[in-house]
Amino acid sequence: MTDSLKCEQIPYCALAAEYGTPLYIYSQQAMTAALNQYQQAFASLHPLICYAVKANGNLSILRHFARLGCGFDIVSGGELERVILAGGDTSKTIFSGVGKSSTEIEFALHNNIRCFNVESLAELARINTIAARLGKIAPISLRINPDVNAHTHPYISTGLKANKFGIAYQDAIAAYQLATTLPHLKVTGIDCHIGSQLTDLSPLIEALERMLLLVDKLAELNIELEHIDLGGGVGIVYQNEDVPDLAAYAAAVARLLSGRNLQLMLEPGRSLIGNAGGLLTTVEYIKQGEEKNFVIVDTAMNDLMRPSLYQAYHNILNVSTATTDEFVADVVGPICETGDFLAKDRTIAAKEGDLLLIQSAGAYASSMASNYNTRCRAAEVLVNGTDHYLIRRRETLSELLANEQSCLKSV
Ligand SMILES: Cc1ncc(COP(=O)(O)O)c(C=O)c1O
Ligand SMILES: N[C@@H](CCCC[NH3+])C(=O)O
Repeated sequence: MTDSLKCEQIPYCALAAEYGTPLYIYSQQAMTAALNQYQQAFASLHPLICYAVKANGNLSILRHFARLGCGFDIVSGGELERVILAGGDTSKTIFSGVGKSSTEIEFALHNNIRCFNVESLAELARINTIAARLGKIAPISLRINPDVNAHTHPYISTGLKANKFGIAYQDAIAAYQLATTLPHLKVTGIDCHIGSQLTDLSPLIEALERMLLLVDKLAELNIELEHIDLGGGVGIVYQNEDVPDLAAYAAAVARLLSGRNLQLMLEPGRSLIGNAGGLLTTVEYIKQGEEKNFVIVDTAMNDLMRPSLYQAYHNILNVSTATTDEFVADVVGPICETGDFLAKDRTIAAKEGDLLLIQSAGAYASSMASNYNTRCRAAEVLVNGTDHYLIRRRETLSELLANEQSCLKSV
């Protein structure tokens, strides 16, 4: 649902008055409910749900998911640091990504993560060497590229052979055979991730079937795996998408895994937090251009990049009480790029000073934000019933500039 935030009675005006805008607002209850849906749908399989930190790595959000029993899917040493600071369990943390640096691998080994999702033979060799130096055995899973079309935006499709991710399907068996010869590795699993914002179940099932063919071939070679990781979660509703039913997904997975001794792992991000968050913004100006109307707001592509980057649709609600007649406009930010838009040709009622809520901005919004145009990062608030908590202060200009200012002397 795009309107998960409505499950809380959110005092938008009061929050805007207290913290200013732009402001990310998250519903704790909506996050819990989204996780419950996974836990209930997959209950019979007792999965390890590893929240994908990249979707939204705010420490308080990570702490909430950690308290609910989640593990974490990380893609950098920075994300591992977040998990640790939030009190997450590193033994439930898996490390994905094609470009893990030696420093990151060492950091992860020191912190005894659950496993590395290894994406190349070169990475296998590097992890083995570092583990040897540290006197450790690194648990590893191989991320296999199943060459399945996830039917999503090309920038977030990851399971095609043209994509940089994973070990090529036809090289998988040889890669496992090699891994078992490396003395500082312990092969524990197999994983794949075919893309994000998936609105169709069939590619997910096809990818699982292809993974299981490999599991069977490996068993014939006496390479027994402990777990299978199916990657990210299902897509969410931004507009009117027909998103997969989790119960149907779980039933198909249960059928395919039945009789096998494989622990299931899942790495959902968007579906746990996307609809639980919104971005509150104030209308600065209404402008009538020669061809178009513009609603100019105080948020921009630096706070929510998805419309500019993927032409993504986000619903926009006017949450101010007195509004005007509707008109058609582009909702744009102050950034000096024509690509800086939050919505195109949207029918909207808005006037200067109104508060607009850009919905479904819990995932890949704050976590992809930048300081472009020297804009300070927005504050974030977590709402729980009648309580709310500031979980990130609005960045100040002096914080934004401090690093470079401290280097000025050296020029
Ligand atoms: C390896 C990996 N795992 C998990 C995710 C999370 O995906 P989603 O947010 O669609 O659940 C991603 C993002 O696409 C990813 O690249
Ligand atoms: N940033 C993307 C999702 C990336 C998924 C990461 N593999 C989005 O907003 O839709």
